[in-house]
Amino acid sequence: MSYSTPSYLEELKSTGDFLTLTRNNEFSLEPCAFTLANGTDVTVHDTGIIEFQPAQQTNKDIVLSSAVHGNETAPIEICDQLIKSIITEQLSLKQRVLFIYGNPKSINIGKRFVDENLNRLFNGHHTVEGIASNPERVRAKLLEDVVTDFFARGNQGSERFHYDLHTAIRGSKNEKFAVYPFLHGKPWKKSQLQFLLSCGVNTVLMMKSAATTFSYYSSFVHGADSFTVELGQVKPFGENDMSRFEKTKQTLIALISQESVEYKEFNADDFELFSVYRTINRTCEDFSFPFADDVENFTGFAKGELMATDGQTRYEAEVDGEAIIFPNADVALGQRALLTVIPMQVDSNFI
Ligand SMILES: O=C(O)CCC(=O)N[C@@H](CCC(=O)O)C(=O)O
Ligand SMILES: [Zn+2]
Repeated sequence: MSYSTPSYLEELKSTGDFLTLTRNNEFSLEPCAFTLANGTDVTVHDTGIIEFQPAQQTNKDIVLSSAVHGNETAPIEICDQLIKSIITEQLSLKQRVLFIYGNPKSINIGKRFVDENLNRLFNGHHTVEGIASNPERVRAKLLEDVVTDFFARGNQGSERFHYDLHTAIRGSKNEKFAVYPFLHGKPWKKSQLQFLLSCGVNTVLMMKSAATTFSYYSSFVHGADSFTVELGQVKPFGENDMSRFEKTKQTLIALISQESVEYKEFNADDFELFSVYRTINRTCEDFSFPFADDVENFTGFAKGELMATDGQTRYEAEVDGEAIIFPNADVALGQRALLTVIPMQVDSNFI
């Protein structure tokens, strides 16, 4: 495709600052394409969406998304650093990469979302008869289309990856953890756990049902090895201790800049794995938790202990050690207010 030359092009080439360009253009940006001196093709598809295609043959198609929730700034800063070093040619790519800042306006207002949680709109849920559209619904559809197009243009036989980078609202006993989307009975991959461990993520939650999240979408629709990766606790820009993300950043750099990467040999003892025990949705206005806002993810409850109250319904722990993940009483009615998990072991469903 041929594009005209937008006014932002020279500055983008010299600074690599695609984040500021995105933040200055919350809803759309004129597309453009250019080639770096090292031969990498750069395509700006729209605001917050930039693709890099190295000149040489590649074997991996990698999507790195952040800012699906706009206030989760550490992943945005990691991607900002990677994009800048690619455009300014301090980092040379060996693999195709698509970077996505999910929700630019929500970055600017420093909120999880503007009208609606973007991460509940994927897998077609952006377009539902009788429900009015809004910018997040439009964005979810655009992101699906861009990811579809990106994977479709990959080399035959290329591996597909999508790491959707987040930070959690609460602190977590296990600071970094990943959500492995439901695979509909397909086996979980030890190689992906090895990659996550290299990122500093030793804790993984195995989902047991379909979802409307970005990571489930690329896993289910595109067969990508895809994860929601929680890298720490939400903080405003400037307050992240970036040293806590160094392992993640270096592992991502290796993934995109090397033909292949060797990870530490798989050892089940390196990981803490959890299986989702149940999902509790908010159905009533008077939804509450009996615990304080500073009670952390992965806190376990004793059997019979109250975990949540939804109107007249009391949710008590059904097994000893049932642990809370993502408790949020402020979600819209009908949405997930709490996940609970129980420990699981590496078994025959891992390859
Ligand atoms: O800390 C929280 O309550 C939410 C953190 C967050 O945004 N988590 C994702 C998880 C997505 C998934 O289940 O794969 C979300 O809630 O969208
Ligand atoms: Zn998030």
